[in-house]
Amino acid sequence: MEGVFVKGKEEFVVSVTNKSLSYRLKDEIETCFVPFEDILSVKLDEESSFTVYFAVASKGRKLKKESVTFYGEKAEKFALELNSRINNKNRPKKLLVIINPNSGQRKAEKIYKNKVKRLFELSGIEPVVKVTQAPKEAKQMLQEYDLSTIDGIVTVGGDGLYCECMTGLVLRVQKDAGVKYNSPEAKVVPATIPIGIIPAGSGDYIVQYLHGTRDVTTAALHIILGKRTNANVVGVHQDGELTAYSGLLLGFGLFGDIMYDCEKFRWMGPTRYNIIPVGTVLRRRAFDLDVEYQLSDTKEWQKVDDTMYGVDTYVITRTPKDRKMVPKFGDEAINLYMTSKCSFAKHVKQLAQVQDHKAECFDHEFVKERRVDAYKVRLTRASSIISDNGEPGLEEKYYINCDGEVITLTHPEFEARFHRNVIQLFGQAEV
Ligand SMILES: Nc1ncnc2c1ncn2[C@@H]1O[C@H](COP(=O)(O)OP(=O)(O)OP(=O)(O)O)[C@@H](O)[C@H]1O
Repeated sequence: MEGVFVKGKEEFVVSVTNKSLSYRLKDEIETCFVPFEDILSVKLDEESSFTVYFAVASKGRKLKKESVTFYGEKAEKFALELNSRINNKNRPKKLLVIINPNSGQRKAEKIYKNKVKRLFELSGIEPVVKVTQAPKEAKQMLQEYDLSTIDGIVTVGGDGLYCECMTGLVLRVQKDAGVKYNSPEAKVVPATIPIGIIPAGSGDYIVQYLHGTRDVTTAALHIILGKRTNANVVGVHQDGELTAYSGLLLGFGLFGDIMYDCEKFRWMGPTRYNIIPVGTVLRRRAFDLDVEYQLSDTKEWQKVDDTMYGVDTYVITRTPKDRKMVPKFGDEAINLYMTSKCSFAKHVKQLAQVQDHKAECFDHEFVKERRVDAYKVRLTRASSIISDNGEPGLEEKYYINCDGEVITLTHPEFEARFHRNVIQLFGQAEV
């Protein structure tokens, strides 16, 4: 399909080909291409003209919105044709947008209204917006929500809100499928409804891992364009019950203590993450542990019995590339890191390398690295108690950092199970 249109004051030859819209000045050969997969929408304007809105690559891995308007008799025909071509089945039409007004700098509602809403409207997306009033409300909502009415869930907040919604969705899918999800052996059924993240939190790590930027417009455009990346989850179980699902980081010991201490200083805002961990590291605790893990290649269970500062897993795996640790979505297993007793100086050096994503951050004689499908951690010296309200607990407190949330152990043993490609995220991670 080809036609001559006016853009600005010049005549252009405009073509709709197999995969793109292309246009060139009438007497020239240099051609601009707009692939259908990048087109957000095509609007027919009043005076025989049509405007194509599309996403283009900008600085770094950012995306931005651009538009081009053509005037000509065949405007309606072209607009109709282009609209039929961009009707991609992966693109969401109806989205449940969940906003945490207390995320990060408390600007989530503003960010959605000022930067996302119009882009969604322009692209013909019908959002149903829910602003949460309290923690766990989103998770609860997803247990009852009619999921058949939406093509995706969008979280406007930080990693914590994403993980709460991810947990809610995974749980709901298991309930609907009749999976006995409390059992660590349960085969978790993947969710088919994708999740998109609009960054408005304090860390926003998942978004940055996914899109390479924390830019809100980029995140919104990825959601609209509908491409997907598979992501893994890890289930945490205690005493035959599911405690949580994790989608980012699971850190028992030091990372748990750091998060526990940081939570006490929530009023400080995101700065707390720069200050509080210093004190926690100075008071680092060592734990007597039995760690059993199932190797992902042989499926054989092995055991380590040692005094450790931490047992950690990055659910979004990190792999070395160009001397840095880079995130890898949908990896085939998880890496388990067990940090044994070591000098304070060596430990601090290693933690700084982890913080700076240095490729060598786990290459230390006191860090054991294993590629696993599952692991069990048992505190050999912890004593169980029954609290005043009859709930099980431990005399001393032990914490897991589960995606930035604190889990207080209620039993002296927990088990983590890897579940591959259970979640789809809107966006396209670098491979
Ligand atoms: N209305 C609310 N008020 C208070 N807390 C909420 C509310 N809605 C959700 N939450 C909880 O707040 C926690 C943190 O939220 P979120 O991740 O959005 O922000 P953040 O902690 O500032 O960002 P990040 O996780 O990136 O550091 C989540 O666990 C979420 O469950």
